[in-house]
Amino acid sequence: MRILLAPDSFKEAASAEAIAQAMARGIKRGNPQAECRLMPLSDGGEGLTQALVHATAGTLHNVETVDAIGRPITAQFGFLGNNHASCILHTAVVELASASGLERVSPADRNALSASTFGTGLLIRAAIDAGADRIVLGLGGSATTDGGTGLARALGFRFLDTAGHDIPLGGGSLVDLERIDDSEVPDFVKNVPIVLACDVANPLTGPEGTAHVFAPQKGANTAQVELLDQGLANLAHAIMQYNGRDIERIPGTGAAGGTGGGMLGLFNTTVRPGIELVLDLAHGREACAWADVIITGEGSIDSQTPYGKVPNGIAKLAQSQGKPTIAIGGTVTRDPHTIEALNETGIVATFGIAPGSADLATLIANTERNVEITCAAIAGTLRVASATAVAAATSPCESA
Ligand SMILES: O=C(O)[C@H](O)CO
Repeated sequence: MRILLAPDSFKEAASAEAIAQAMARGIKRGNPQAECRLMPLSDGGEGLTQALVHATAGTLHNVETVDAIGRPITAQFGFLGNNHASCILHTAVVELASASGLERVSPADRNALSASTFGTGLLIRAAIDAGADRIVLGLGGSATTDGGTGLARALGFRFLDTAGHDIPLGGGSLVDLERIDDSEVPDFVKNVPIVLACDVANPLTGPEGTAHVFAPQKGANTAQVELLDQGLANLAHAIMQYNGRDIERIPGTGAAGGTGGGMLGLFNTTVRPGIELVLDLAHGREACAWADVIITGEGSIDSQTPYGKVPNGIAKLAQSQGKPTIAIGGTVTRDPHTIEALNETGIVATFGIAPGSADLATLIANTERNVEITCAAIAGTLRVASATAVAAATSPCESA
């Protein structure tokens, strides 16, 4: 039996690569004859660089930058390698979560109003300086709601108030934005093609917008959510004044705290659902064709999973080739509507990896072990099921 192991990371617990390795150990325990292929994935959030560098045999590069609250850190970007089909361009992959991610900042240190994407701009700058002539920018898993203005500032843009002064970094001051100045942005920076790999399709503003949906997890209270939403609407207005682009309602502009919107408004960008882009670059179609069954997973299989998350993306691709997908998660919903929605995309069964009641810290610490045990059980079940199917197919027909 051929099993494709194609998980996302389990947030705050283990990388996609580590989960795929743990899955493979479990499968070998449950069915030593099974063949496994590992394809760690990402939806554009954390793990994108690793996933694409792994899939294309690319290279990783360390850069000194800052996190969302301005503390010095080392983050990484990657160059895609030779397994990447369109090699004429030297493509760098930059993951916003690597520098400006939520996982970089402990809950006590989160500051929804002043958190900024400046550090991601420094990463992009380093990639361009190292020779990138195309960028894949992963948007998701951010600690920020600044509409990408910090990132744009690191690349030369200025965001000015009515008195002509630079507004402070962070989404909390976007309400004071009056005018955008690009006189210090080099042309090659303005023109470099950037593909945005978005983890969500939310718009920039409004009830479905990035502030209302995602800022609370970044530490924003109700009044701050409103302020951030107004600030992003003001940013959309300022972009319209600056170059006539109307970005506010475009799906994906809400990704990574509105960085999708800022990038689409100010740079030479195109938007793609992150998982689709990753599956293309990782040759997901061929991998599904090879496999008999796919096992995927993410930290929480919940009501968001059917909307562009990794398990949903790989299951749809597998389903288009008649292959079943099994999903595992740190937690798994029992909501019948969500389960139905998952089934429709080709996820035939879901398994929670938690062994029973345990505190969150213990569950997180034991994630890889629990993934391994769960996958051993799945492999054993698949082995029995396939042996039973073979026996049924080869047993003589009973006559009535
Ligand atoms: O970073 C965020 O705001 C969420 O992951 C949605 O992109």
